[in-house]
Amino acid sequence: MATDRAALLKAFDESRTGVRGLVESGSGVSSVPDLFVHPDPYASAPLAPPGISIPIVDLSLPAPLAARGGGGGGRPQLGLLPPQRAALYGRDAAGGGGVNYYSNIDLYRSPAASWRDSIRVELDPNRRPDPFRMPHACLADVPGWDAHATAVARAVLGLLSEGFGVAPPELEEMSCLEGKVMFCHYYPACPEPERTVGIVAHTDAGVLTVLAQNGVGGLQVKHTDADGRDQWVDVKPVPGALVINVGDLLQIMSNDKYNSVEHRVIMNAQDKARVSIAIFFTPGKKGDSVLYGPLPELVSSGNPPKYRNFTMSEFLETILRARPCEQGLN
Ligand SMILES: O=C(O)CCC(=O)C(=O)O
Ligand SMILES: [Fe+2]
Repeated sequence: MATDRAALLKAFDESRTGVRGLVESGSGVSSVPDLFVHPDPYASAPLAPPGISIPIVDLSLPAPLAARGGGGGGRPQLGLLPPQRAALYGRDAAGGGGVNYYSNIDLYRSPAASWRDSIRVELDPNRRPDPFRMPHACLADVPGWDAHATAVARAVLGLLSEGFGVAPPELEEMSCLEGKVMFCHYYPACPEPERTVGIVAHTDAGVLTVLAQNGVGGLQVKHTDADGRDQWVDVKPVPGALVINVGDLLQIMSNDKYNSVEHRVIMNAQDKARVSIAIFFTPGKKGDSVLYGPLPELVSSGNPPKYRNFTMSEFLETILRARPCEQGLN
């Protein structure tokens, strides 16, 4: 049985066309193939009652998102043809010239695959993607989107720093916005949405995530109510709004003043694909002499550090060992 699964995974991976390829193949799929079936995917916690929603903050940045970039409303599209997807297919970030397309980063490690394909684009200024591998549709839009998402991340990180009493430039001076990677996720319409998930529950590992989603919905965050009960809250798509996630590193740096939020993407019965574009911000300084941990200003004898200091290599190693999916790491 296990060998069957391994062989099926390999065949799926070697088709190099992802879940989208399954859905768009001549005969399509009328059920979720076994590889993608999650046992009882929605059992972990109930949905929040209506009325509980995610706060929306108007940052009044100088220009709205839709005014940025070129075609496609300023957002990169995943409108790649199967041969283009196959040519970019592969999980080896180092060998991919900074642009990779694949289905499920953790395909061979997770107990069940998720209903999602992704394209990963390196945005680190020192490791720009190979323009010849960059999908044509992304070439024009990515720089504008990167600049805009970074401006939003800078504004939010500044406000969060003020919130815990640290001068706004400090985290940026620590290079917190310099390690950048973009993931565009494509969640095809699903014939049996209750049997699989788009992305399993996780927290983002880095400092901050800035995410744009199309109108399909499915993103949920876990909220613990005053009585300690967990509930999943829908992050409903709001035109022009971006979703900001606090990541594990910011939780650590804030000594738990901010929590990295657990989230997931569920499938729904709509016949439209969900598309999301996330930029993950992590520290750019990764050398072994650079330590990260709770900011010294935030710890005292009354509030001792909840984490020890560590290098980025230590952090990445721990995360890679412990996680089902390594979202947002570069
Ligand atoms: O597609 C989404 O809305 C969520 C994606 C996500 O959580 C991630 O890439 O870490
Ligand atoms: Fe995430």
